[in-house]
Amino acid sequence: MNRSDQIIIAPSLLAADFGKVTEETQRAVRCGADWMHLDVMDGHFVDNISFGPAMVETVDKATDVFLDVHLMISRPDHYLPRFIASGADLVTVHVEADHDVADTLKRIRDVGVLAGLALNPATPISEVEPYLELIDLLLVMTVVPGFGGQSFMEETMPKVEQAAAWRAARELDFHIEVDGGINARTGAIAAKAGANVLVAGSSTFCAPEMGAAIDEIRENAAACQA
Ligand SMILES: O=C(CO)[C@H](O)[C@H](O)COP(=O)(O)O
Repeated sequence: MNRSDQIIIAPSLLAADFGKVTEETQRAVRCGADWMHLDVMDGHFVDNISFGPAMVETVDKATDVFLDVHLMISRPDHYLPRFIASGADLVTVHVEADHDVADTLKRIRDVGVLAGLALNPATPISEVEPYLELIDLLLVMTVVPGFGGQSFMEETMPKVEQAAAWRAARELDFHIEVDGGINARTGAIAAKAGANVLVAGSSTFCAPEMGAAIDEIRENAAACQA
């Protein structure tokens, strides 16, 4: 079985009630979340500030769920040890950030944590090609990062298709994740293009029935999987 065979739903904490993070994490897990997606923003790499390692530690203590930590920060190499110590199972860094990308990815894997690489909508997919053998996950941003509740950019789907084609041609095994504006409709579009990890904030935490929302995203995506 390849990593890409399984649809993984990762509710984004950004859309949760920050006043009760432990309860919100437990609710997501009860409702069927496979992973929790934690968006770290530094107010410099993106135009918003979210939270740091202390929040990751709080979420880690809430359940045993896999923690997918997305660093939207300018110097991921500098802060890496603190996020690893806080309980991250997977750390994703941006190819556009100010660091030695290959070195950062190797440092993540060296401590037994999965390594992810993200690219923004404006960044060509060719920018990540040199690093495909160093990653466990490729995150194709489907909105300009910084805020939840934005609309899915379908024009990013050729990047998902190209990444899936490279993966097959080179017999690599990394997840392809999409993040931004994912719901039952857009998740299916992304799965058809080749994505298997679907980050969903507003469409899960803000749904009237979180469990039903997660089930619908998963079922639609599985039915359309490439
Ligand atoms: O990382 C993001 C913003 O920077 C994502 O858009 C967020 O995690 C998902 O939110 P939503 O599902 O509400 O679009």
